Amino acid sequence: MSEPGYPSDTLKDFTPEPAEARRVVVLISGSGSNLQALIDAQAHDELGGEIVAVISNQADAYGLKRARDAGIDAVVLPHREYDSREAYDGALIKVIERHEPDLIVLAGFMRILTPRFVNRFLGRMLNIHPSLLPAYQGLHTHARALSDGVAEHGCSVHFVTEELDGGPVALQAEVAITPEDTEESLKAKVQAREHLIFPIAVCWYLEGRLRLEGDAATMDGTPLPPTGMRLSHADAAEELDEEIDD
Ligand SMILES: Nc1nc2c(c(=O)[nH]1)N[C@@H](CN(C=O)c1ccc(C(=O)N[C@@H](CCC(=O)O)C(=O)O)cc1)CN2
Ligand SMILES: NCC(=O)N[C@@H]1O[C@H](COP(=O)([O-])[O-])[C@@H](O)[C@H]1O
Repeated sequence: MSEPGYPSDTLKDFTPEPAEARRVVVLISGSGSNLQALIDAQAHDELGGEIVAVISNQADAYGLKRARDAGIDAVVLPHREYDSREAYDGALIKVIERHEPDLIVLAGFMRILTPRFVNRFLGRMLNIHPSLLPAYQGLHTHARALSDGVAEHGCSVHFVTEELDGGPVALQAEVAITPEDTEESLKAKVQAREHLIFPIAVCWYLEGRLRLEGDAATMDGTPLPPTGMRLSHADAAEELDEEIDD
């Protein structure tokens, strides 16, 4: 074999720097079961990055305990202490940027974000929404689906844009509604699916596979349909196993 173009001992002691872990900041307002799913995925090396901070607008959010128990910086930024939505979002931007995130994740964060905030992080902010978007944007999605008597419901991971729950959808999972379902039972079924698809979507983003390109979500460079990819329960379980095997 011909001699290399460098003194052969150049790389003798070369130790590549470990790739910087991609950094995730998670915003919450409540229980944090989706945050816990992300923490658990990280613990199994299935997240593709590190949750470096959790920020809540509610001081009594149980998700703050989940963060602290996992050794993650947990910050309370109460929106009621600010005179306007714009002032709050300005303070929130500063707290977030101190952690230098690659991705901001809204995991049950119950504040409508201003255009200034959204555009500061456009393309690197994902939300989990408890419906099959574009159906049931906004709040009280389970009660509305039950009231309408629809047979199918579910959850969506989408990029956050100025339009409330209107951003390009990356990933969805469906659940069947039965006549016996209550708001509580339906919420439990939907959240079980949320806990599967949210870590997968976050991991795909951090791996650089899922992106926002213009007005479309793309996967490996291919634009996704308006309702994103639909992941069955079996697919999601297999994907997680594959994440373990990778
Ligand atoms: N500009 C955007 N902001 C937010 C988005 C978004 O897509 N664009 N997603 C939401 C998450 N969300 C549903 O998934 C949501 C959260 C909160 C509300 C809402 O009406 N909030 C009220 C307060 C409600 C409360 O405190 O219980 C408000 O902010 O006045 C609707 C949808 C996150 N933000
Ligand atoms: N419109 C926003 C919204 O309703 N988000 C929903 O809040 C719940 C938070 O649960 P968690 O705190 O246990 O993750 C989740 O089910 C999420 O889809």
